[in-house]
Amino acid sequence: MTRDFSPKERLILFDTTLRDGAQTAGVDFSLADKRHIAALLDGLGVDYIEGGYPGANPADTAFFQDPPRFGHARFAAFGMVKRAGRSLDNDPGLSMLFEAKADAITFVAKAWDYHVRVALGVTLEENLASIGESIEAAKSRQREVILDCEHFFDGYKANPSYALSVVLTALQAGARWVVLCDTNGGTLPHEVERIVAEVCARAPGDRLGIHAHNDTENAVANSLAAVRAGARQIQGTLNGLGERCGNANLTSIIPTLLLKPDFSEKFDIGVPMERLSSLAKISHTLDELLNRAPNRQAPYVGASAFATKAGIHASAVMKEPRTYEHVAPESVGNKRRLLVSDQAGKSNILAELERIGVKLDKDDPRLGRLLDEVKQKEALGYAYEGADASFELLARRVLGDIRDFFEVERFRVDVERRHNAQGDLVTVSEAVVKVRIDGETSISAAEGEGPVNALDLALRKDLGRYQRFIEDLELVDYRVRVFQGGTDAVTRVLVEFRDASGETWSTVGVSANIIDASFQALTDAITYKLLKAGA
Ligand SMILES: CC(=O)SCCNC(=O)CCNC(=O)[C@H](O)C(C)(C)COP(=O)(O)OP(=O)(O)OC[C@H]1O[C@@H](n2cnc3c(N)ncnc32)[C@H](O)[C@@H]1OP(=O)(O)O
Ligand SMILES: CC(=O)C(=O)O
Repeated sequence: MTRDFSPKERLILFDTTLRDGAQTAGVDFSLADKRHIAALLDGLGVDYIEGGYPGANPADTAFFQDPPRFGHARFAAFGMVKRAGRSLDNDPGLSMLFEAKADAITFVAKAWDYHVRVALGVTLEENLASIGESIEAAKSRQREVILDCEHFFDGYKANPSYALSVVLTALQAGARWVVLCDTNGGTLPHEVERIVAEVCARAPGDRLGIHAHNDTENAVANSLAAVRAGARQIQGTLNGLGERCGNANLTSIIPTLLLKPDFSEKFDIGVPMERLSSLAKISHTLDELLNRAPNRQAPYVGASAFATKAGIHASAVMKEPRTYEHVAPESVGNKRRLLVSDQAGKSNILAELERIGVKLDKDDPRLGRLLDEVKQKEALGYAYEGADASFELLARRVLGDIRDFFEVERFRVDVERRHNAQGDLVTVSEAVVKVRIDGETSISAAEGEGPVNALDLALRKDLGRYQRFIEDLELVDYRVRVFQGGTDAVTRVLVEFRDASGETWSTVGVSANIIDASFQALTDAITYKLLKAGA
């Protein structure tokens, strides 16, 4: 076998999370968010960070008045080229860009003749003149220039010579990079590869970039196709944020470039291998800042990216993880999970038991009993893959490894709508719980925001000698799912608790009655805490 020892080429990563990502429906970055995310990106090692659009809104303008200091990245400001029919000095948008404290200016310009006529209403020549003049003006102000050719691929398909003339005009005017944008996101990988190769025959690939939108879910594939064809800059965003269906997801592209030999043997990128393990954390931090639930199925960084549910898969993963993992989860800061569910086999159960410190042989008859119990409960609606603590309690009960700390003899929950002392109409929930501990009974009552809250408060009010172990319990999540529909609907309740140590655990309850399902989940959560505390 021959090995290629030629030096690697440098591939440039341009992040537009703070600009195109800000065009995501439901996303609204504050100035503090922008500073936080920019610091994460710089720490990761991307080459350019596009901070926003100065003049578009106060946060973006302020960001460029007091720019962040980066260790590695260059800071780019985005805006339109000069409007046709105006002088350079009489274009407020351009003035804002020139005033912005940025290393680079990313101009956006139309590369599709149809757009020039319809959206701008100017001639093709006027558009080229605006592009050339704007770039020269920015260069004369010592700015590096990037030209984003909006609609390049649609434009190239409709009128290749005009689309190319936009690219060549920009290069001649001194743009460092000309970025071919699939603005409407409808171009497919084989088209991108062909068109970029054709452009590379007329312009140097190390001055060409790709900016792909994800409307056919091909933005990552299109970016890689463009690199294969010769482009040497990739634009993208963290978690694939961006207009409509988003942009090329750098959270997927970066590990692909570092871990897949077809790319890693040919290219160097600014992200060092040792920082790759911070990727999952960065992705989740962004979600946290935006108050968005992380995408569990996100490649590389999602909670399910290395989660194995099927028994056949789990059995092989336990023998050798590579059997079902295309890369090691730790390389991107993620972790392997073998889930317990109705798709599980003994291997899944063994792995989960090992996680909680219980060692069993695969031929131990209790293992088969536990698997049967899991499958029967799941058939009733229980879901253990999201309820680690309930699984542990079930397992320990089947293994005869746990005692009942308390017994709830009965509970009652009332919901009453009535006028309060001020005459306002209010809905009041009250719960009463009778608990037996070591032969002694106690009765507790509590009012709550709703019936489940009242039940939770009453249940945790007086657990006798166990009370001190549950003082630091905090309910952090409560989720209800109703399934089967109709009058025989079954309710599944999942609750998540946390204690002062920061540990969280989840439990599940299932019943036709939502209060009963909640009660099961709550009692499991308290029992788990007592078990954990060694009560
Ligand atoms: C493909 C992309 O993602 S491009 C990025 C788009 N991002 C944004 O638009 C976010 C920030 N935008 C904004 O805050 C505002 O749109 C502003 C401040 C830029 C402009 O606001 P307004 O002056 O009110 O204009 P409006 O948004 O209604 O329309 C855009 C104008 O820019 C013109 N324009 C669009 N692209 C270009 C271009 N490349 N070169 C010159 N002019 C352009 C349009 O023709 C239109 O002008 P018109 O109404 O006279 O025809
Ligand atoms: C520039 C840009 O965001 C686009 O063309 O999609």
